[in-house]
Order: sequence, then structure tokens, then C-alpha cells
Amino acid sequence: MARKFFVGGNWKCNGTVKSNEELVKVLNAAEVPGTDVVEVVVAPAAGHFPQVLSSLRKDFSVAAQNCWVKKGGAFTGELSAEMLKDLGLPWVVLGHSERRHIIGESDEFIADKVAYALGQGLGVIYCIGEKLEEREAGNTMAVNARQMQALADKISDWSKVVVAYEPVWAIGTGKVASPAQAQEVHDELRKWLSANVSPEVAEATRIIYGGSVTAANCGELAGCPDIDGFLVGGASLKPEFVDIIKAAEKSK
Ligand SMILES: O=C(CO)COP(=O)(O)O
Repeated sequence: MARKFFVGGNWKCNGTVKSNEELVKVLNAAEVPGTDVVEVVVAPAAGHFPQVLSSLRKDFSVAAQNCWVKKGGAFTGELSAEMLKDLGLPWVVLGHSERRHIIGESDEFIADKVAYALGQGLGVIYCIGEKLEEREAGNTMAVNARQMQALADKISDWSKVVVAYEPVWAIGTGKVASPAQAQEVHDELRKWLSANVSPEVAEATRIIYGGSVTAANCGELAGCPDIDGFLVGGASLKPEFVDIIKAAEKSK
């Protein structure tokens, strides 16, 4: 089964009403492959949801960057999965390394969030990835497998999960994983899914790459057989995001 290329733009804690307006204008005018070829999702900061939801072209969708672990209520500062659904956001990013390592979210807490969000009908972009010292110690796959196992312990339906492999050492550093490095981990992740969930889920699940993706390096990465798209940070705030979407045409 062919996996549809998936390109996410994670705007993180960036943007103003004015800069969003300019960025959306660029995206709306872009000539990109159709929705049969590529699925495009952008994740603005929560305060900008209404602006982006109302102004962005309808063939792109909007994601949240986080949500709460259970039903809403007395949880100051949080956004519930129900609220995202109610607002019309079909996707949420969970497990981003900035939340794992800066905010201190644990594997188990993130897996609980994913399970709850899926239960509310949201799609989840589930981020995983090793730190530099873990890679240098030879623990790349052990760390990624641990993060995958935490999720596999909590969910059985993977149909609305996109796995984003984002090596922490490549995020915002300009140090992109080489196509060979990324393909190696993506291949191992697919094998992990096959052995620990099922061959069908391994075949169907999109595994996207994130970490210093740019217009200059996306083409070669997109050509790798197990790279099914990208989660883009810095470059998603610029017109070059359009070129990254177009890399879907180079996907094998
Ligand atoms: O964290 C990322 C996307 O979620 C990647 O960020 P950069 O593309 O800025 O490295």
C-alpha cells in the first residue's frame, strides 16, 4: 500500500498576526501537488488557531502543537483534545523533543496523551528521537524503540498515527541527518513496527523525518524509500516551505 507523503510545518512558539498573514498568503498562492500526492499540515501557536483556520487554504490542515492528557476541566493553561476537535483541528503534535526535554514530559505521559487524543478522533504526529550523547553511545535504536514501545503499550489502532523521527541533535542546529543516517533509522523503525505491532501497520504507517530540513536538502531525503515526509521547524516559517512540500514528487 502506498503511503501518502506528509509534510508538517511546526511553527513552534513563533509568529505574529502580521507574519502569519504573510506566510498564509504565500502558502495559499503556492502551486503544489494535489492532496492525492501530499498531505500538508501546519501547526501554529494555539493563540493563532482562529486566524490560521479561517484564512488557510482548505486543502491544507491545521494541527495543534500539544494537548492535555485527559478530558478538560480544572487544568489551568491546558487545551483539551475535545477543544481541538471542536475548533476543527484534525491533528495534534505530541512527544516533541522540546516538550520531552525542556518541559520534562515522560514517555508514559506522552503515550497517555496520544491514546486520549486518538480516542477523541484526532490524528497524532508522534515525535521520537535520540539525543546526541545517546547516538554517540550507540543507543540510537534503543532510545527510539523505547519511545515506540511506550506508545505500543497504550494504543492498538495506529491508523491515525504519523511517526516523526526527529533526532534531537538535528533540531534547529543546521545539522541535518544525512539521507543514509535517516533512512537507516526509518528502516529500523519500520522493522520495529513489523515485529512489535504488525507487518500491516509497518507497511501503512508514515514515518516522517524532522531536523534542519530545508529546500536544499529535502529532495535527497524524500528519495529515501522509508522517508514518507517531513516535520519542518524553522523552514516552515519561510516561503521555502513550499519547495519542501514539492519534494513529495521525489518520493519513492
Ligand atoms: O523540531 C522540528 C520540527 O518539529 C525541526 O525543527 P528545525 O526544522 O527548525 O530543525
